[in-house]
Amino acid sequence: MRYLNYINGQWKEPTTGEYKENHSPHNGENLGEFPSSAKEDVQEAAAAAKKAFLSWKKCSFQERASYLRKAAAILKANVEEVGRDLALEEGKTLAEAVGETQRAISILEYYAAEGLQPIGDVIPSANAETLLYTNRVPLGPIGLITPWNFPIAIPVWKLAPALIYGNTIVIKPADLTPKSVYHVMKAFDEAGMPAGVVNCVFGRGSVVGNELVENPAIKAISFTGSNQVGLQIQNQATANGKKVQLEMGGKNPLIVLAGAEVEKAVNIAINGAFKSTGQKCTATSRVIVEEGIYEAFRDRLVERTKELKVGNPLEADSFMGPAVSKSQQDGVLAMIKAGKAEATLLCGGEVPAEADLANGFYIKPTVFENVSCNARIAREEIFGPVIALFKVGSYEEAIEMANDTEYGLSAAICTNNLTLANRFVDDIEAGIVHVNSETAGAEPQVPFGGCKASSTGSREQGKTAIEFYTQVKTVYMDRM
Ligand SMILES: NC(=O)C1=CN([C@@H]2O[C@H](COP(=O)(O)OP(=O)(O)OC[C@H]3O[C@@H](n4cnc5c(N)ncnc54)[C@H](OP(=O)(O)O)[C@@H]3O)[C@@H](O)[C@H]2O)C=CC1
Ligand SMILES: O=C(O)CCC(=O)C(=O)O
Repeated sequence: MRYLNYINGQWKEPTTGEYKENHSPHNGENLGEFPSSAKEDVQEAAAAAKKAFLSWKKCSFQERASYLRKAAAILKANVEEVGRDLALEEGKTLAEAVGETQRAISILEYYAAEGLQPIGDVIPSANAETLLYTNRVPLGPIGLITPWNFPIAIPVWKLAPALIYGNTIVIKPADLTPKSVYHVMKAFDEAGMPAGVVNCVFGRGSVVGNELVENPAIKAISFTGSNQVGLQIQNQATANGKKVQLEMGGKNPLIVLAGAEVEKAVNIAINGAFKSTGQKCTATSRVIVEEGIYEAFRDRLVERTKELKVGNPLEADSFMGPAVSKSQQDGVLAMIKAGKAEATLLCGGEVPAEADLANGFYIKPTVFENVSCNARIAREEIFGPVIALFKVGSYEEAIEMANDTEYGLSAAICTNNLTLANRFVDDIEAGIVHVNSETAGAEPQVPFGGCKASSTGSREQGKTAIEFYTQVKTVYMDRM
């Protein structure tokens, strides 16, 4: 089937007339053809978003919320189909894909309700006669550039707050996973969203994404993806006078202290590191274990890792599907090769041998130990199912190692020691902190984002999303 761009309330062919096949990372099956758009398509979408902004910003919050609720209800009615399409195009398991679709629905519902929350303050003025207050106003048309690893949740956690606060949007979904955003556009279309408020242009980042960053009608860019592209976009967008928000990489640590329950800590490590094939910016990448528990933890981790079923994402007993693409698989295998030269491989470290996985981009879940702090697998984001294990003598050593990274997105600790848990919350350099739970995961009602090289700009999600998607207006109101 051939899919089209969604511009100004219409399904439109790309001006290039060209399309690209979308393939399953499990077996190469063709899942449909999506537009290879040109910058002219983005220009048309940006112009539509600019025009629609004039009336959308004047809608009441209740009216805007009603479209979010309708789109959520439409996705909810189709959650199994949308989740299945997501699993097919991205490769995460069906349970995770349906869960992610449900999460997108919850985000739409959350922001529909958030629209009725206060957006300003009344502040005493120096002048007794003056009513002094702050209001928040939308920015205008916003460009959203999204990655393939959460192909429905991330687009929705950007577009829902953008829309509820009165902005219009043009989204460029990741080239590898276009169908998930197609489902979101279809839901808004069926919800009767006014023309031009939501627009979607499919195609390459270097063409479609680049034009979004350049186009003068677009007032802000929210991006999730690699540090390399993010920083380039930041420079370019800032030079063009746009507001920018970036969510990028992680090298997230899990500390396991002596006294933690081994089985629970192993579960937390496995879920954090291997779900979604480790393709999360919040994935657990470094596991730092105190010496009193190290051997017991390591042996059980390896035993459990070897039992994990790697396989077809649609099969109910698969724990882990393929990497999203050949290039992603190659990149992870190259890091594993580097790891073999600089550390001790405990399990995994290769592609599975099963014949029915031979046409997919599979990688076995992998654990290394004896990893030096300067090893590539200790320092670089792998974005694949790889754990680097470290043995430390104390909490102090663990926290020093955990913070020895350029990134600061999420971090976790397993401990039964409340004092050390509290110290960890204070000491760790991360935007998201977990005590006795995995590094990954994000609830819609709380801020999401990191420190150091992981994020720039204000936090996403929760009440804090308003910071990026609006600007403050201060009003001095006096009588004549
Ligand atoms: N923090 C996170 O959540 C993510 C991190 N990553 C990291 O990035 C690595 C590479 O993944 P990749 O998908 O290539 O990530 P990218 O950063 O290249 O892609 C993210 C988004 O940016 C777009 N893009 C790419 N180049 C430009 C450009 N010049 N101007 C505007 N937009 C652009 C992409 O489009 P297109 O799809 O067409 O290339 C995609 O929509 C991964 O291995 C992982 O380490 C990846 C995804 C998510
Ligand atoms: O951990 C999560 O659920 C969200 C992770 C995320 O946003 C990402 O990998 O880009």
